[in-house]
Amino acid sequence: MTSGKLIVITGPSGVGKGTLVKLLLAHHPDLSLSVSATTRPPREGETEGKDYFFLSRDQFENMIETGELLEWAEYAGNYYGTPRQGVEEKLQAEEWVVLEIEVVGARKIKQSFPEATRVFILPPSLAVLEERLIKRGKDSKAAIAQRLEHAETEIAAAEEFEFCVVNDDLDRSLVKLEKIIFQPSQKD
Ligand SMILES: Nc1ncnc2c1ncn2[C@@H]1O[C@H](COP(=O)(O)OP(=O)(O)OP(=O)(O)O)[C@@H](O)[C@H]1O
Ligand SMILES: Nc1nc2c(ncn2[C@@H]2O[C@H](COP(=O)(O)O)[C@@H](O)[C@H]2O)c(=O)[nH]1
Repeated sequence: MTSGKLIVITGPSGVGKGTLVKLLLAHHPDLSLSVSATTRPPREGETEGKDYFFLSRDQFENMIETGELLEWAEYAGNYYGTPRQGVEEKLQAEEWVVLEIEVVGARKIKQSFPEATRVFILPPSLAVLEERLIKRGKDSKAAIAQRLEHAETEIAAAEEFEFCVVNDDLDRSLVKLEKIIFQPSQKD
């Protein structure tokens, strides 16, 4: 890797962003994942500093005010944001940094990093998206309904992004993502 690069993976909740990013990092350990901050309470099994930095609303709002976030958004009643320092340090050290974030934040990144590679992950259908959220078993019925409602607006914005991948078959989606990141000039 010769220079720092910012890679943004976005798309609706439950589409498989986290699953794809995990696989991507396992195949390419040189890539570095930014750990986000959130005011959402930890889910069972989530670890502070690994999955998220879990903050109070006051702590998060303080980070907004002091400019410590590269981007942030309010999603389903909670704040989510990318701590600026870690990402900037990694880019300066010529690392390739992956952000896994929702659509409003991904849109904001374009303003500060116009050269970022932004990939929108699409579900094969809304019915499949719902099935994935239910099967994941991490969110209440009400939270799933809220995320699905949000998904319709998010999916309508997919065309704003430089690249789109429909996450149907996981292995095929990973190959497409790898092509976008490592061979962006080659068309398939
Ligand atoms: N291609 C796929 N085919 C079938 N199931 C998938 C596929 N990709 C992901 N999944 C499953 O869908 C569920 C949601 O995936 P994941 O948690 O990665 O979504 P996400 O987009 O990261 O969600 P969030 O934005 O809420 O973090 C998981 O149970 C995962 O195993
Ligand atoms: N704008 C940002 N969105 C983020 C960030 N970190 C995660 N997310 C996205 O939030 C939703 C909900 O996440 P969940 O963990 O509660 O399921 C999802 O789309 C994430 O990708 C961030 O730093 N900024």
